[in-house]
Amino acid sequence: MKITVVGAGGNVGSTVALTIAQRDFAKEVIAVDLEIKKDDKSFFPSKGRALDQWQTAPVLNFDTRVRGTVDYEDTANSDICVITAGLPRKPGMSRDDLLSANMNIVKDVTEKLVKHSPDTIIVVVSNPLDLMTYVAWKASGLPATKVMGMAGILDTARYRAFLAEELNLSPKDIQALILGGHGDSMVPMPRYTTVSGIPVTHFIGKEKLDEIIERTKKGGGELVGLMGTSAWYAPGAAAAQMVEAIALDQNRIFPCAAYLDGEFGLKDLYVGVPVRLGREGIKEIVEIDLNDEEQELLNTSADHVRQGLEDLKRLS
Ligand SMILES: NC(=O)c1ccc[n+]([C@@H]2O[C@H](COP(=O)([O-])OP(=O)(O)OC[C@H]3O[C@@H](n4cnc5c(N)ncnc54)[C@H](O)[C@@H]3O)[C@@H](O)[C@H]2O)c1
Ligand SMILES: O=C(O)C[C@H](O)C(=O)O
Repeated sequence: MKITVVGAGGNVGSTVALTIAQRDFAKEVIAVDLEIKKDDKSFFPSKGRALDQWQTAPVLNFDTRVRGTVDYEDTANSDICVITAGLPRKPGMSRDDLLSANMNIVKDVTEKLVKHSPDTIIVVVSNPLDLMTYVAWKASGLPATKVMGMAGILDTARYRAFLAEELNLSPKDIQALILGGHGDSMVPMPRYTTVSGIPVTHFIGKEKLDEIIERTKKGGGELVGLMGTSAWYAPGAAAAQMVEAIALDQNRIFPCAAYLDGEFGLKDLYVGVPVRLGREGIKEIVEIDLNDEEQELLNTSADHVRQGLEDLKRLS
């Protein structure tokens, strides 16, 4: 199993690479980034971070070989590619403000990846997530089942972590689902939130749950406010979990940005829905029942993504 991570000289990409290596299911991780020129000197962040990560192998106990490069030939025949290349947002920005800067980066990176790995599976992380996944799909020429975006696992993890803290319960026991685009209009689903199979509403009142839902929707922005740039530990871990599910054909069900062709009444866009992930990529979109209120919230979130697609087409 060969896995490539692009943007691996940066925060999210390097976390994805190290998390995959630590889980020890892949033969190698190829970490790609740009050569950075500064004051007549050249720096190679992907090579530096990969070397540093490989030197953790004897201590952290893994065999996965992490190699840094700036050359896409080294990525040839990758089974899975993760794209984290692009700008992160700064305080005061929305994810959509990254559209014009990141669309060309994601297109360019995707074309280079598929040139050397024509049958690969692509997991997109760059923001704005649902739009960048669409860009990667179009640029790749791959079937939509092989191009997907990471956001739902992260958003759900934030929701689960907030609930675990509030209820003084283990985060391991909290199962939950968030649908929709990766933005403030995402749709946390209390009806599909349980603690070891028990509906979460057994443990928490509506007012407190609504507070947690609101905090979750703005969870990325909370971290940008604290750090001046966006998060990387939980996003990196979430992307690595998708890679593991694909690599090991685990048939796990996760919320991921998937291309919809009529499912949930939505068409020709990428948006977060539950999918079954395995060796071929998205094996199934799990079309759960939504009540009228949930469907309306999903439609609003999808409308936001659709508006972004219009902007994308205008800028292309
Ligand atoms: N989907 C999510 O849930 C989620 C979560 C966190 C971050 N993100 C997004 O992930 C992206 C990366 O965030 P970060 O914090 O790691 O940023 P970062 O600045 O730390 O890293 C980005 C890296 O991309 C590299 N890069 C830029 N253009 C490139 C190109 N053409 N080819 C190869 N590498 C290139 C940069 O050199 C840099 O090292 C951002 O767009 C951010 O918004 C998404
Ligand atoms: O918030 C961001 O800009 C990064 C990412 O989408 C996140 O949710 O952490």
